[in-house]
Amino acid sequence: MRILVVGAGATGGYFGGRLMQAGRDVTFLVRPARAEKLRTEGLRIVSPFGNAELAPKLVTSGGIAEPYDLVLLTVKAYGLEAALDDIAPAIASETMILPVLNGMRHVDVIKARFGEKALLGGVCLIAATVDDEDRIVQLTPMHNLIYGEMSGERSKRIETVDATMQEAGFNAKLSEDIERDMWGKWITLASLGGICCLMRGSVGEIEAAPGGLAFVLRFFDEVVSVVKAVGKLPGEPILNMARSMLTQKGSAMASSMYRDLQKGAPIEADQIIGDLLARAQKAGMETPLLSAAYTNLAIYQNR
Ligand SMILES: NC(=O)C1=CN([C@@H]2O[C@H](COP(=O)(O)OP(=O)(O)OC[C@H]3O[C@@H](n4cnc5c(N)ncnc54)[C@H](OP(=O)(O)O)[C@@H]3O)[C@@H](O)[C@H]2O)C=CC1
Ligand SMILES: CC(C)(CO)C(=O)C(=O)O
Repeated sequence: MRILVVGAGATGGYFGGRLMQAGRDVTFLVRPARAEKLRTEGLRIVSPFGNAELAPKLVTSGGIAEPYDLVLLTVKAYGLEAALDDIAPAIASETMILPVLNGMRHVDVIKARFGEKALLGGVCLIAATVDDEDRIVQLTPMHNLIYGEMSGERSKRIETVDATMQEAGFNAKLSEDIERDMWGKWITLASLGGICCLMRGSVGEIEAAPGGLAFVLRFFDEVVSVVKAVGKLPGEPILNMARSMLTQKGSAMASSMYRDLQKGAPIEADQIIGDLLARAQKAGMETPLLSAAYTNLAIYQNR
């Protein structure tokens, strides 16, 4: 299976790098500055599961000569439209696109551009970042990639994807209901992103502050009530796991949006919080905490 990994940042560099290490046929689509760094310094991964230094196959926009079987899409939401333009020559009638972007907005954007059949559902659970030396740093031992047909069907092609992802150095899982998993991830992420960015702290710091725990639980309940009304709510065990992750004493956990905010980098406020808020408003729901989080993030974005 020929795989094109679009982006060699935190998630693309990590999952693409691990696939490469496991001997899969991986090419990275990168922009010129990143290509230059990868050529001179290699793709370097720093991880609790072992560091790696790899010499990846690279292609830049305009250099895609033929279609790929699988496109692993790992750009940030604000780079999505441009990335879809760039990958057009890689997409043929049988190409599958597996996005790991957070939120749900990209689903409609990709379908509108390449058709419903091209799209697979995907969720990645990892806390990774690109450090000052351009290394991919995995911050916690979590490294899960979950995928499936949006219809839930166990198709031949998704089984082939699954066979490619298994034993590739991370936890890979074929989901029977990836759409629900994506909504579940969005619940966790909107809650984690909202609380960390509003309170400017990690889960443990917020939990330890006066009123912190009550605030987190109210925020989480509000997000869950929106998803219950407008999306696909995951089962109680998943919600319980998310609730305990968001309230864990002493936890250094924080969202990637909060890490980006601290670095002064662009953030995905519209996809992670704004889109959920818009869906809630369309359904006539009052969401004071999501609204506060979005206003707070919009001020940062408007600077
Ligand atoms: N980081 C994390 O821990 C997690 C992130 N996610 C989600 O995954 C998605 C990706 O995030 P993340 O990996 O952190 O983002 P990064 O910013 O670390 O990486 C994105 C990469 O995409 C590259 N890129 C953007 N546009 C193009 C293009 N047109 N062609 C080629 N490369 C391009 C960027 O290149 P350049 O270097 O040139 O800027 C950058 O290296 C986001 O939606 C995020 O919310 C989900 C779970 C965890
Ligand atoms: C919630 C988490 C850490 C899980 O992967 C994430 O997706 C993010 O911070 O962007």
